[in-house]
Amino acid sequence: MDILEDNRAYETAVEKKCISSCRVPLHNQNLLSIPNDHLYHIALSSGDNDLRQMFGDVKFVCFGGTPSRMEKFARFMSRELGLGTAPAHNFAGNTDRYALYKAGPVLSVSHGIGIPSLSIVFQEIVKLVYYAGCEDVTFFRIGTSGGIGLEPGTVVISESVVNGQLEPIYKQIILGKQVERPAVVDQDLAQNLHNLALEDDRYKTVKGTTLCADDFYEGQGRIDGAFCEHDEEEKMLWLREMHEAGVTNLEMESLGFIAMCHRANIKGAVLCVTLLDRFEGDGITTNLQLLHEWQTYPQMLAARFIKSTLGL
Ligand SMILES: O=P(O)(O)O[C@H]1O[C@H](CO)[C@@H](O)[C@H]1O
Ligand SMILES: O=c1cc[nH]c(=O)[nH]1
Repeated sequence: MDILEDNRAYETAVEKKCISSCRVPLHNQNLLSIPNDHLYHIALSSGDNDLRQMFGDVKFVCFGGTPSRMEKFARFMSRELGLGTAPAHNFAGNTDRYALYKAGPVLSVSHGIGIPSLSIVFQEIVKLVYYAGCEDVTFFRIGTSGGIGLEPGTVVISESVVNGQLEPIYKQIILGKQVERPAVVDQDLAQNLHNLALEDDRYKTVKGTTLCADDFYEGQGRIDGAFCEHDEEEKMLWLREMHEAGVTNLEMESLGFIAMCHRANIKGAVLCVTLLDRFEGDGITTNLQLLHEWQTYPQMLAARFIKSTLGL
C-alpha cells in the first residue's frame, strides 16, 4: 500500500471513529492526487523516498535560522538522547536552500531569515510529517532576538506574538487578496516550557510578547541601517511604547510560525534568546563566543522539554 492509500485508510478509520487520531492531519485535499510530491526545497519526495521509514518516528521538529546552528543542535540532541556523537547527516543535502538533520525523534531544520523563507520550509516539513505518518508532533522555533528591557542572554518564551501594529495576526496576500491568519499561542505548551526553567540556570527565562518584524533594520526601529527616516528620540519613544504594551523581544518569524502551527493543528512554541537590550543600542557588538553560547540557551530548554516528554 502506498503512503497516500494508507493515509486515506487511516483517515477513514478516524472519521468512522474506529481509532482516535494523533497523526498530523491532511490539510489540503489536492495532495491526494499527487502521487509523487516533490518537497523541492528540502530535496525529498513522497514517491522516491521512504518517508515513513526515514521520518515516521519524529515527535519534535526544531526550527532555527542558520544551517550550522541547526547542525550543532542536532549533534547536541543526539548526545542528550544517548544516541552517540556521529556527525549529523543533512537530509536536505542535495539542495543548499535549507538544512535538515535528525537525532532520534527530533528533526532540526534551518529556516533562513523572515517569514517568507520560514513558510516554505515549514510547509514542506508539515507535508513531510504528514507523509511520514508522524504522531503527536510538537514544533519549536529556537532562535535569537533583540530584547526590550531584558538582560542580554535572557530566554523569552512567547506567550503572544504580534505584528508591527501589535496585532496577533499573520497577513498574507493570496490571489491578490489579503488573508488574515490568527497567531494563537499554545498557552499550555508555553507554560510547560516555562515550568522547566530552573532557578540556577545560567540564563533567565521569561514569558512575554514577541513582536515579529518584516525587517531587521527600519522594521525593528533601528537607526543604523542603510536607510532611516526617524531619529534616536523617535526610536526610543517607540521602544518605550512597545515595552509598556508588554513587548519583550523583536525577531522575524514568530508570527508566521505560530499562525501556521495553529492552522496545521500542531503544537508549537517560540523560544528566543535576546542578544542585546534595545534600550541600550542597535548594534550587536557582543563577542562571537558569547553570542554562540547564548544561542544554546533556548536549545537547552527545548532539549529539557523533549527529554522530559520522552520520560528521560
Ligand atoms: O536567530 P534566528 O533564528 O535566525 O532569528 C533571528 O535572527 C535573524 C536576524 O538576524 C532573524 O531571522 C531573526 O528572527
Ligand atoms: O535585534 C535582533 C536580534 C536578533 N534578531 C532580530 O531579529 N533582531
